[in-house]
Amino acid sequence: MNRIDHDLLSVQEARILVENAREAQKILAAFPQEKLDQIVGRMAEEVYQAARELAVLSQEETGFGQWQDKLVKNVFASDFLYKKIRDMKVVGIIGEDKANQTMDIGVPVGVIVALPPSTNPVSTTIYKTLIAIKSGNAIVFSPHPKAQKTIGKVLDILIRAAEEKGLPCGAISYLHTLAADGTVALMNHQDTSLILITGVPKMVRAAYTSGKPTIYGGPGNGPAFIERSADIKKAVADIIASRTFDNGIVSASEQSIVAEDCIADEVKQELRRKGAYFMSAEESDRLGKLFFRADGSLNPEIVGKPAVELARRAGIGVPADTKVLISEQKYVSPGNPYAREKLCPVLAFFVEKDWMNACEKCIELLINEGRGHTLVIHSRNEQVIREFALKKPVSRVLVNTPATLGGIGATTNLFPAFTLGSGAAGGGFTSDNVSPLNLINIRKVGYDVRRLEDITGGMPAGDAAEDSTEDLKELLAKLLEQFAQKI
Ligand SMILES: CC(=O)SCCNC(=O)CCNC(=O)[C@H](O)C(C)(C)COP(=O)(O)OP(=O)(O)OC[C@H]1O[C@@H](n2cnc3c(N)ncnc32)[C@H](O)[C@@H]1OP(=O)(O)O
Repeated sequence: MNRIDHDLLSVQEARILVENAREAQKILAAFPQEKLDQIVGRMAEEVYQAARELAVLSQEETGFGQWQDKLVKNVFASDFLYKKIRDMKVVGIIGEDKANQTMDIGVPVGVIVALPPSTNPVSTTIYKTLIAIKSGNAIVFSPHPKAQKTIGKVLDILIRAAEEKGLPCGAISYLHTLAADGTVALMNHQDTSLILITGVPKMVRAAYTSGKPTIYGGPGNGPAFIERSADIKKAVADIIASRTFDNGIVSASEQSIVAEDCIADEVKQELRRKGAYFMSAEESDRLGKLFFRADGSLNPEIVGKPAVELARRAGIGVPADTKVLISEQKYVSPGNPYAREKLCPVLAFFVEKDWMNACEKCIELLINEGRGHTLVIHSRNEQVIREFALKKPVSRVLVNTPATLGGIGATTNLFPAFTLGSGAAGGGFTSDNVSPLNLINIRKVGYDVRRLEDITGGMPAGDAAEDSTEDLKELLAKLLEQFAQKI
């Protein structure tokens, strides 16, 4: 098949998928929460069973990350997520305030178009499907081309499990003839209600151009601030565990460390002890050249690769047990590769005089990239933590925790999510860890509780308006008379 025929077929398939999804969603919209929950529970169980196999397949197909960490993410996106959402009321009457006589009704948005990234193809696909069905929506996926086989396999498992429990056919589906034109056709279709996109920077523009509400999990660039009162050993252990998790491909992960001057040497010593390699300026330059392509986009060749492999590619000799590569930096600028998100186990290291200067450095980093995403502070001073949290342009401030795991809600009580909103600061409309509640509209019901007189303080509003018009007419007539007498 030639390219044009392939693209046309993709567009045709997209139209059929959305039409089928629309019909299926009409049936789904009438399902009570309990029935949706049974379907979600069944899906979670089935993918949980396949979590290991899918983790291995994902690493093999994409070459990103480590299957062992992907297994953790897959368990988190299935078993852990299901347990977290199973008691949530999302559709039907979800809230009632008897005293104020109002009621909230959760209404599914309709048909969701979802794009998972190549970096987290399994966990993001499971997560998006579970939250979409939990909230009574149909969902049509456009798999990432670099993870097409893996995403197809995950979805086949989910679809089979869900349909066994009564999910209408077409409520979960995916584009088999994959092309950009087909993906755009999914987004532009009149029956598509919302686009849920994670990663895939090149498709974000198409999503916004479609004019559909778009929830986007975009780039992070979160610094980790180590304040003088921090438990340095724990802070360093957290940062290393986080930065090496799945070889650094989760967007919430730390991209830099900002340490206060008075503890900087101790932090460096601990980092070295835990397997960090501090590069020389010349080595930093060499590695820095590998991070981005000529158009400024991230080079997929370095994404999700272990530190030793990155060092080898840059011709840097490092001990075999090196876990992260660190570059000491002073300034933040768009041209500095160490001041941007890299999705691999590399960190910039900044030293600042005090916590206020560190605060400024963190803001500079976030304005450079990752505005609205995530940042982490290691401190035992509650006052500093609170002041720090008040001033940062982020949607998540994580405290004394590994950012990768804290941001997605594994080591914190944030909602377990693989789409992390960056809010208005990041050009999106939600700052949430996206949950089923982001995939519904809330119909507000209000009963009659007061009369207009209760607001106007007993003044008869209608008559008063007429009276004042009469008064005005009378006043005007008098003024005109006076004016006529003068001339
Ligand atoms: C919780 C989380 O951590 S999730 C967020 C994870 N973070 C990210 O994914 C970071 C952002 N991602 C990236 O920067 C890139 O995707 C990388 C660096 C990881 C990989 O880069 P690449 O391999 O070049 O893949 P990229 O995602 O840009 O897509 C490659 C091509 O596939 C296309 N493509 C991607 N998804 C689709 C789709 N669903 N349908 C059709 N085409 C698609 C892209 O448009 C691009 O097209 P092009 O080659 O014509 O330019």
